[in-house]
Amino acid sequence: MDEQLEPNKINVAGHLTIGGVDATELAHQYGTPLIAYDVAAIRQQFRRFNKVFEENQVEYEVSYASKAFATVGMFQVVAQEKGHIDVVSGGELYTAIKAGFPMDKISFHGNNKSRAELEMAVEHQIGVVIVDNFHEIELLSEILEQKKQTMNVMIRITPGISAHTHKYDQTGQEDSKFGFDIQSGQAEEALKQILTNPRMTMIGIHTHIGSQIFEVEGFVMAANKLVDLAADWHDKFDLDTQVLNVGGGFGIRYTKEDDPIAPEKFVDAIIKAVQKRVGQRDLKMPAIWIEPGRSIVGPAGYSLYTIGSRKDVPGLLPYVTVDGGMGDNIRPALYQADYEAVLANRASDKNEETVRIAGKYCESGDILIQKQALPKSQPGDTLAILATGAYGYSMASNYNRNPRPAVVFVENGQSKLVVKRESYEDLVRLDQDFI
Ligand SMILES: Cc1ncc(COP(=O)(O)O)c(C=O)c1O
Ligand SMILES: N[C@@H](CCCC[NH3+])C(=O)O
Repeated sequence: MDEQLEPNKINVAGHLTIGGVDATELAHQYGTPLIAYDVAAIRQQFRRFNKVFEENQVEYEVSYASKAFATVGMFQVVAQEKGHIDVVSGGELYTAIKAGFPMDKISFHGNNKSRAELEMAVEHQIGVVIVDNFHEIELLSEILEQKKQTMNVMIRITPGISAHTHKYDQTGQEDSKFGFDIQSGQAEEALKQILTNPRMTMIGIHTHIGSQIFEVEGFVMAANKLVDLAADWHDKFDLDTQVLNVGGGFGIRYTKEDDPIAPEKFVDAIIKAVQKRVGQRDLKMPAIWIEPGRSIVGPAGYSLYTIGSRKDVPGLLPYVTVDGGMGDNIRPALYQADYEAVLANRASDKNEETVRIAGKYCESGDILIQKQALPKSQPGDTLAILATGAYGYSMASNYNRNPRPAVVFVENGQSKLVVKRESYEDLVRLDQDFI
């Protein structure tokens, strides 16, 4: 049994349960590979974030970074939780439109938004465009003029804080493809262009320092930087910045090695930092927005697979192969990301061996887990990889012409298919004859 599993997630049959449903039943009913979400766990994360803001009596938005997992059903859950979403493409925006998501609660990110994407944002009157570069300001300005419309904008700045690999480095001028640099005066030039455009309303400043972060320091530095910039712009331009958006990146637990701090602690530290700095700089307290993606959906997701072939290599760890792999979870191959798994049909049995969990794709690098202790498995057993809810399905591909898996939402003992499994017919739907 895996220590990460709470005892109440294993039923009397010794099977893993997800949202109150036996994982082996889900595998049987919907087939594998299958991505199953415990919806209560998604809701709980929203509520944990919200609670900290409420307790501190701060105006806020929890803007779900939908790149982590963007589907109609997911956006409907976010709407129920009164969340905001951040989209980074016309496709994510289209999904939100199809979900009936409130358009005024959408931010549009991206370092190369196309004219068509910006037109879509303007036509649907989304909440805010987070502008990233001068080309975008020009495009947006033309579109607003043509359509005789207005748009709220935030300016994304490059924070100059490197939060990767748990190291905080104040570089002053980070080399990043995103956002406006402060030191060279780009951010201020962007602000001037926006302030002089009668069709744009400047509402805030955004920054994002990275992803899967385990310490609060980077966020505190970023928050201070945003307040200082807002204060400078208040002095120079008499501008009251309504929103400081500190982005996402709150780390989660993938394996026992990970020891993330609670989402509440991140948010509390951010709020306290902003409050303190705002007091020092004599500003009006702005609203604080965060953009969590991974921490909202990551822990809630489980990838269910059926075990097939096995290869024993003398002196090395055996390969136990499942019916999915890098097509439904590219993260191990792409980032050497680590995961943990359990045998869903024998979740309380003792581990008997250590194996490698291999995928079925035609790549040696398609190993989902390099080292996993498990009971001795048989073909037909159900394997569950834990915490796969973020950047799994959203980064899925049809490599080797494998159909992408189905996705189910499970809550209160009920499951609902929210994304159908792709069929072979779907795979050739866009293909055209050549002869
Ligand atoms: C601008 C922005 N906001 C939010 C996020 C979400 O990050 P995470 O999923 O790590 O919370 C990202 C991705 O790193 C991002 O680029
Ligand atoms: N896709 C990445 C995170 C990217 C964050 C996007 N800015 C991951 O799986 O960890």
